[in-house]
Amino acid sequence: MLANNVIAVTSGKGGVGKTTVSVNLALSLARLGKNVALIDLDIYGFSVPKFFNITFKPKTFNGKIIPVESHGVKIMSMGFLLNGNDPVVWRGPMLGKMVQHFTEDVLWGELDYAILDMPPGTGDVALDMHYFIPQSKELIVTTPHPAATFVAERAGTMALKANHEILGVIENMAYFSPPGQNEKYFIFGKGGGDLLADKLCTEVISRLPLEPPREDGIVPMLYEEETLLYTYYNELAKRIDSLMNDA
Ligand SMILES: Nc1ncnc2c1ncn2[C@@H]1O[C@H](COP(=O)(O)OP(=O)(O)OP(=O)(O)O)[C@@H](O)[C@H]1O
Repeated sequence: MLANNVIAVTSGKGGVGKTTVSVNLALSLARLGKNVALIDLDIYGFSVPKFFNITFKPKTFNGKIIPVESHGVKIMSMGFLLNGNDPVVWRGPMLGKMVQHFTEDVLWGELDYAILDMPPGTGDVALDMHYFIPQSKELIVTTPHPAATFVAERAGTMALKANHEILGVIENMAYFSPPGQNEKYFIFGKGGGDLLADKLCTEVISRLPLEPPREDGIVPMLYEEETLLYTYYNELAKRIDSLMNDA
């Protein structure tokens, strides 16, 4: 079971960096010494197993699933349930009740945080999440582009209507600074994150610059120690930790 420490990372549009944020935030919280779960609820577009290079299936115990542990994070993903025989317990029609199974039928143990990588938009998984995990808090990810913030506003409004607290907005790909320079280039426009935060009565808690992750790294798409975003994610994890403890 998941307790009071669930953070749903959501967005309106796909491709704005929701999974990248979920994965790197989970790892940064783990670096703070927290017990962290990362739950990939992106049923059609799951990518967390690929991010972590996990190619095997989780084991089961007494009909429950033991999450896969990687880099100090306990992981569960739709990707583990497909293209294979195990675990049998979640096959077929049960996939429709995925959110409930992911929360109730996985041996999570003691957790400080559970990060949910939500699918884009306001579909069934978002509705189920609101129903089964009413205590979850939300982080809204957007780029500064008006098209992204316009759609993200709907995801945020849905959260508010379901009485979920919004922890804040993360403006991803906020700007580009050439290596070694302070100059900022606002490739996707400027001010979208602030506008969205105003509309949702919250604030922008992080502006993450454009910095391509190393796709050829041991764990693709993770920001490693030498990158600028590694520092930004460490700061974000501290901010989230204090926001969650103040709440
Ligand atoms: N700050 C950033 N700078 C550069 N590239 C980034 C940044 N954040 C994410 N990306 C890249 O953008 C692409 C999309 O990111 P990601 O898969 O996390 O988006 P998403 O919102 O989860 O998409 P989807 O909803 O389709 O799953 C990836 O290739 C990722 O490496």
